[in-house]
Amino acid sequence: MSVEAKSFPVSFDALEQEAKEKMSTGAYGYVRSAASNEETLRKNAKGFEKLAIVPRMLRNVAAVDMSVTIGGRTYPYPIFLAPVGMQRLTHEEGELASARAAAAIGVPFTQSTVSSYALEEVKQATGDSPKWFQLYWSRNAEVSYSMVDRAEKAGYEAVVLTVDTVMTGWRETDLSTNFSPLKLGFGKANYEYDSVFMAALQAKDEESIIQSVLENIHYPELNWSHVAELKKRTSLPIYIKGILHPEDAILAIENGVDGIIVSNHGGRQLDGIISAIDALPTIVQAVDGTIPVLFDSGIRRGTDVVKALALGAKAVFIGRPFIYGLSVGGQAGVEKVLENYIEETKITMSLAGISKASDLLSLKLIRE
Ligand SMILES: Cc1cc2nc3c(=O)[nH]c(=O)nc-3n(C[C@H](O)[C@H](O)[C@H](O)COP(=O)(O)O)c2cc1C
Ligand SMILES: CCCCCCC(=O)C(=O)O
Repeated sequence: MSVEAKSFPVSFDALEQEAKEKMSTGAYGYVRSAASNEETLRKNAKGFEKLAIVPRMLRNVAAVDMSVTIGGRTYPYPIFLAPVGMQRLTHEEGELASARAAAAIGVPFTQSTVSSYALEEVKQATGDSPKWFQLYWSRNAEVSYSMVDRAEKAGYEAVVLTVDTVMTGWRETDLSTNFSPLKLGFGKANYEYDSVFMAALQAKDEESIIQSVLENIHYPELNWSHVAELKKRTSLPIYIKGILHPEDAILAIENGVDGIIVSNHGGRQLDGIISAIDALPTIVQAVDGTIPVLFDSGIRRGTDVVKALALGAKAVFIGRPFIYGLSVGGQAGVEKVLENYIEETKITMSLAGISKASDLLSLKLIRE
C-alpha cells in the first residue's frame, strides 16, 4: 500500500497541520496537547536540539545495517510504534490500520490496554508480526492478569507496564473542550472482550461498561509489589514504561523487570519535569547493560532516533507522528511516516559515519 509521495506531508509540523484539518477539534486537541503549561512537551523537542552529532568521515558506509537485538530477538530497525490508546478517534480502522502498517514495514506494534480494537482483533488482522501489549494496571488485579494471559495466548511478545499514569495529568486543552475519549467509549474494546472484567459487572449495557472502565483504569495504589507479582504471573518479558529516575531503574531490575522504557509520556502526564532525552543517559548508566533501555517522548525525525541510540537506547518508540499519519492516510499514512523515519535514520547514520545501529554508542554527541 502506498500514498502519493508528493501529496504526503514530510515534516512533523506539516503532518501535524494536515492532521489538524482531518480531526475534530476535541480529538486533535487530545492528541496534540500535553499537561499543564506544556513545558515538558516543548522541552522534549529542545532536549534533542541541544544535542549535536559530531560526525566521522571516510568510513565506508555503503551498506547500512539498522537492525538491533533486544531481549534476544533481532528487529530490522530500531523503531517501534508507541502504545497509543483509542486510535479509532483518529481513523475508523484505528489500531487495525496502524498494526497492519507496522507489520508491512517490519516494525513492532505496541497495543494499548485502552485500544479501540481488542487484542484478538488486532492479532487476527496481522497474524504473526511482532506485537507487544501495553498494560494499564486495573483496579481489579485479576483483570490485569487476564489481559496479560490473553496477550500471551494471542502471541504478543512482551508486556509494557506503563507506570506514569496512576491518574490523568492536568490536561488544560481537554478540560477546556470537555473532551474525554474514554468517556465516549473509545477505549473499551479490551475490557468488553475480557471474561473476568465482564463477569464482575452487574449491568452489561454500554454505559455501565464505560463507567467500569473509568473506575478500573485509575489505580494510584500501584507500587513495586504489583510489578513483582506480575512477574510471577507471566512468562512474557516485562518492560516498565515511564522511568526517569536512575533509582527507579535500579528498583526495576531488583523487581525482575526485563527492560525499561525511558519516557515522560510525551509531556502528557506531569509537566515541569526533565525531558526524556536528558533522563536517558542517567538511566543507561544506572542499568549498566543489565537490561535493555528503550526510549520515547519527542522523537520527531531520524536524527532524533540516532541521538537516542548514541545515548544508549536500544530502540525508540514513535508516538504522535504515526497517529497524525493514521489520521491523514490510514494504513498507508502510517507506512509513509515509518518509511520516512527509517530513511532519515539511515541517511543520518551514513553521513555521521556509522554503518551499524549497534555501533551508534560510539557516535560522539556534544551538548550545545
Ligand atoms: C493520543 C495519545 C494516546 C496515548 N495513549 C497511551 C496509552 O494508551 N498507553 C501508553 O502507555 N502511552 C500512551 N501514550 C503515550 C505514548 O506511548 C508515548 O509515550 C508518547 O506519545 C511519546 O511522546 P511523543 O508522541 O511526543 O513522541 C499516548 C500518547 C498519545 C499522544
Ligand atoms: C490513566 C490515563 C488514561 C489515558 C489513556 C491514554 C493515554 O495514555 C493518554 O496519554 O492519553
